[in-house]
Amino acid sequence: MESKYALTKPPSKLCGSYNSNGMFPVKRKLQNPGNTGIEENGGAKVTKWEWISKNNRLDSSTVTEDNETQNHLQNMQNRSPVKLSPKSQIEEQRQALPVTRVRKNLMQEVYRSDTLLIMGETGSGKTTQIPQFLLASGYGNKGVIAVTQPRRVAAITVARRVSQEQHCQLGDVVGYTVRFEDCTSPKTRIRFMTDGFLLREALADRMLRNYSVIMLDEAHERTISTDVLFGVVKEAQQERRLRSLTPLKVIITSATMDIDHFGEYFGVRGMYLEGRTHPVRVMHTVTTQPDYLHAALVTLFDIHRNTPVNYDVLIFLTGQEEIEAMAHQIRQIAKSNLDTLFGVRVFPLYAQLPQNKQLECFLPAPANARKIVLATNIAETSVTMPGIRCVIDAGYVKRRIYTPSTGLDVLRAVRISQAQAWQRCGRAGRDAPGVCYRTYTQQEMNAFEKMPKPEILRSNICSTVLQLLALGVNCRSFDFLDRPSPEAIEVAYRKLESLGAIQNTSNTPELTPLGRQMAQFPLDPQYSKLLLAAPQFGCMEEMLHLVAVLSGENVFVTSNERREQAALAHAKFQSKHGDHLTLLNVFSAFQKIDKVKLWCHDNFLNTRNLLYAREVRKQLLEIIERLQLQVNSCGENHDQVRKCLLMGLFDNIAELQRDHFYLTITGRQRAKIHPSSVFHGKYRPEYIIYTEILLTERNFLRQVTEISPEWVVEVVPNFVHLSRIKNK
Ligand SMILES: Nc1ncnc2c1ncn2[C@@H]1O[C@H](COP(=O)(O)OP(=O)(O)OP(=O)(O)O)[C@@H](O)[C@H]1O
Repeated sequence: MESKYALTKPPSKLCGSYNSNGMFPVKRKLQNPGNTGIEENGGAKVTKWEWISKNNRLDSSTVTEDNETQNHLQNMQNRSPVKLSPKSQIEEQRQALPVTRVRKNLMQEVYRSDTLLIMGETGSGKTTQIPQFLLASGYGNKGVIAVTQPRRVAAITVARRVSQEQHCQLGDVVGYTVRFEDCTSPKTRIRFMTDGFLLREALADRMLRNYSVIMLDEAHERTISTDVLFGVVKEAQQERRLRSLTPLKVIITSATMDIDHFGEYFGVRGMYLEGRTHPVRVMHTVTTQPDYLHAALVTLFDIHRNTPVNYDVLIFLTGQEEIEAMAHQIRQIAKSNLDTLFGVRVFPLYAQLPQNKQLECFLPAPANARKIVLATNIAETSVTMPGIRCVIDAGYVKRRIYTPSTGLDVLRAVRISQAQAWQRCGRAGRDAPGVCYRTYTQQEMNAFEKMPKPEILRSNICSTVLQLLALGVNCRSFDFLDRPSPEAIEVAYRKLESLGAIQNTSNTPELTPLGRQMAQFPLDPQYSKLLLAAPQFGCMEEMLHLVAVLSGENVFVTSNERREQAALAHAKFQSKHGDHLTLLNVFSAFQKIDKVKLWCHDNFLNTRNLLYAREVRKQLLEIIERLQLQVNSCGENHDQVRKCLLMGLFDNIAELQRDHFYLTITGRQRAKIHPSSVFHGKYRPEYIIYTEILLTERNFLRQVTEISPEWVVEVVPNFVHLSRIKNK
């Protein structure tokens, strides 16, 4: 495949050259239009489909008669199965990447300009190759080459791949750093990291002198951290120029960014890199699917029956519940569906999953089973999962949307953007030709928004405002690519003021000494406040334990088969005052154990997540010692811990109503206690404090603790909604 290098405007379409040439084969049920697709009795059956052409003509052609699709599938079958890469094979793959063919021109451009915007198709080699070109051209001698990713999984897996390509140990020349995990050494020259980590680095050094090049990858994702980094690196470049320091090269990359918008902001032209490694055929349904989960499932089993075992499948869904339910369904159907020659291995992939579990789907599947990955949008950008040839895109994503007027984050399943649809499609065709099945029509896709709305315009920006203030930047005047609304900025300032982090909000907001300390922690300001308040309640040891556990994933293991044993094991740790003290009991016990694996197994606890919490605790303790805070303990007097919780989470108080619902004091939301709570189905305290409110179809308060209303008066007398509690 030819690739060309050109300074050009972006293509009018978001992404161009997929091999679809106007024919969009679509799937229709072949028989029994009333069939639900899967029959449960007597072994599950999967409905057959026929291919029909774009004009929605219902002809009688079946899969075998659609020549184009058949040829494509034939080509796919003719390719040898994907193998693990030995040295020479990796080298061959690298040479074949579109970006490698324009290496010389690209490096000339890097040499000539301080800022580059590069748009290249998914899988063209931007993330893995450009950092290595920079290294080979000597940029690693003047500082470290930083590459940011919006997500941990991407940072870790890409670093692994690049270290393999460099034939070095991970953490040697190539390493990664994500929150609470650093796999680098003094030898590291290419450092993959989350955007959040680089932003924290800027707190220590606004000019980012440690780095010679900063590549902000997946710019189209527009996470808050990447958005703030755009302004931070721009300023660092100017400062370094003014002081005649080593220039900072900035490279912004994506397959689907709005290059005009970025070009205007950075004052440079964009570069479009054409060509992709393998073709991906794109298919839409002809008609709107009333149930995207059902459509995805039927498509999956159609693939399972009609393609060889090494065609692994990646399905994009919205969240943990949906993924776990579908994983269960797939396993059940596969078990009873014995007419296929091979089995399935299902791998869930979502943010709340422990990291080792997340990484399992990156391993090749066993020879006699098809790998099926069920993922949220965390697999949408940057990642390459070996073996994935088919992508099924259900077209939805769960998005956190913040309403400044209520101060609440709402998690909602919404349609993806067109850019996301193309990114999802790009997860196929990475090591062989692929197919992307979209369970929505072309017309539906045309109505999707082009780009996702930047996170900074739809999220709580409290943490960001604090970090910017710590950088000496007033949000009201910061050079944002897209400026958050004045209302959102004011809400964040007010919240920080109520936490005691800033003063003088109406004129020029200033960080208080407490706020300066809060900004040192890689935590939400509410949690930093808990740690900073702990010495006055004599409970720093306990709060450190608790914040460490709250920073990680769920530590409890539930078991469908051994539900009662698990509940019995967990009961040992239960506190009658609620979930926070229960978590504290678990972690305190864990800290005293040597043989952690066995102990966790016996107690139905997640070893990995507890070890992670231990690591987090260690790092938080380092910051606490640096700040010279007193590390005291309240022993068994856990009321002190509960009181201290109010110092950071005072906006998360809820009051029991007559109908057994709770009403949140600040946001006036009705909700129930989450089923995972120790209070669920038992005692209902009159007042509680919660970690999080989940606003979905049914509202839930997660991790709750009983509090006394008098404590609120005592601990946070300035709480603006105090009257709602006092008047009771
Ligand atoms: N972990 C991996 N295992 C096998 N091959 C890989 C791996 N990572 C990358 N590759 C190969 O390198 C190619 C380029 O990947 P890279 O991530 O650099 O592309 P990209 O242009 O950054 O894509 P995207 O825009 O999707 O992030 C892939 O298409 C794949 O062939």
